[in-house]
Amino acid sequence: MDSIHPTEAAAACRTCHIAAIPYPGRGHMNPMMNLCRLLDGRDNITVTVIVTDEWLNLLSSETSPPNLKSNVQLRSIPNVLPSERSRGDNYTEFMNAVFTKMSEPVGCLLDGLDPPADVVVADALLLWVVDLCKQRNLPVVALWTESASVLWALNTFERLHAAGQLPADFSGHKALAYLPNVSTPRLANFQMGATDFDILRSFVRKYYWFRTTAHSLIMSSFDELESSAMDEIRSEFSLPIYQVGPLIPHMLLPAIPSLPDYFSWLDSRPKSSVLYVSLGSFLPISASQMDEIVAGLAGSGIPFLLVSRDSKLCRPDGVEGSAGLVVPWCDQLRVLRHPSVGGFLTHCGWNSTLEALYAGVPMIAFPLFWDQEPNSKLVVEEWGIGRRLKDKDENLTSELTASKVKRFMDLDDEESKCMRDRSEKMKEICWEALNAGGSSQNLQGFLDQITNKCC
Ligand SMILES: O=c1ccn([C@@H]2O[C@H](COP(=O)(O)OP(=O)(O)O[C@H]3O[C@H](CO)[C@@H](O)[C@H](O)[C@H]3O)[C@@H](O)[C@H]2O)c(=O)[nH]1
Repeated sequence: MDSIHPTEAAAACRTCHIAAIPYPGRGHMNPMMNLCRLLDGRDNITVTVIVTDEWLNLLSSETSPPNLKSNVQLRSIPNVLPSERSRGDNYTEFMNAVFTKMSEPVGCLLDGLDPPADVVVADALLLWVVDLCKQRNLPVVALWTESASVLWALNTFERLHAAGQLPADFSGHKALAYLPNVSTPRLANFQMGATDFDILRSFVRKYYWFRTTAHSLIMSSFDELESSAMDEIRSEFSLPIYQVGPLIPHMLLPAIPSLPDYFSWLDSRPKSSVLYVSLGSFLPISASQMDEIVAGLAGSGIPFLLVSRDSKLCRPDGVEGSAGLVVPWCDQLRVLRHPSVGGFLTHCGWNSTLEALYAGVPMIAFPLFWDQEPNSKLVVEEWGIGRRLKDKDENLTSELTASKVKRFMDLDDEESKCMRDRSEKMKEICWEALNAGGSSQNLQGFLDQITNKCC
């Protein structure tokens, strides 16, 4: 048989067109956009990101805009979903809309792409992408935006379910207390009420389309962070897996012409003195919980920068009687990297967790939902770079918040010092993953596989 010389093979390759379909929620949109930024400017690749009209506006109006060069473009479908700003008010309604209303307009948009897509990269939650791609004979790559530990926990969950061994209520179930070889995340940590649980249980089982149907799996974590969970996943999943993380917007950090005002406020504070507070983009906490947190922050005397959409709190002179400033939204990674930020009170969404790791900032964990509880266990118990705002049996009060925050931000406290040293070490591990030769270079393996399809 005639052999083909590698340069001839390369010459025979044409540009490969990727269609990217993110799940339309902030914690999923951001990693997909960061993946696209990593693909931007590469030879022989174009990317079309398909979002709703609302997301097109949101992405275009941000402090750090999409910042894409010519080979990544954004295209939109009509707003067929409840707004991003209110999706946390009724997330089952929102998810149902995502599962039933997006497929058709996305399909129409895909059909009209010129040149047509060669491959689809879709969020792992978007089950309907399977049929969409099957009908068009397109390979689909899944993007997993939660931790590897959570993926492994869910896999165990699924296996037990298939064997008929999953109890209806496993919260106190001994056999489910620990996952083999993955020390901290436990199945019982997926917190939710009974009704939510039923809906989500059937939904989670559908996560697994990608194990049998996807061409490959991209993950937003990185090898060194969760190596035992990754070993388990690799030994059981037969599709190619590329950990390309931390999939956070570090590439945007140098590129901003003028900074918003809250950076001048941060500039005027001493090193590591400010607590940054953000409980994510998705689920609102109750007004009474927010009141306790804000009163506690004010009572602690610690300067804080709080993200809240509550217009009562967003006053130019800050929170009355406190050293705090409230903003409706901020450039989070840039804030975390600011030298005066010394701590992060967070709900432990996976993106926020990765961003805090990258910035070397220790965390006060206040998980609200789903993977945030297992993520908080990684932060507090596995990596030792955080504390809990409250233990399970404690009530959230302003006094508790004030005392936890004060001790956490005390730079002379011995325990606090150790936590800060460990955060610095985790930061180094994170930065090494991003350096040449680090595990985030797994992206090249993915690109080689994808571009091969176009040769
Ligand atoms: O003022 C702000 C507040 C947030 N962010 C960004 O918004 C993202 C928030 O993502 P994440 O921390 O993961 O929180 P959620 O939006 O709550 O993420 C959802 O999606 C995540 C990934 O699947 C899950 O881990 C979470 O539990 C789920 O709630 C991060 O990139 C933040 O940098 C900002 O840029 N500015």
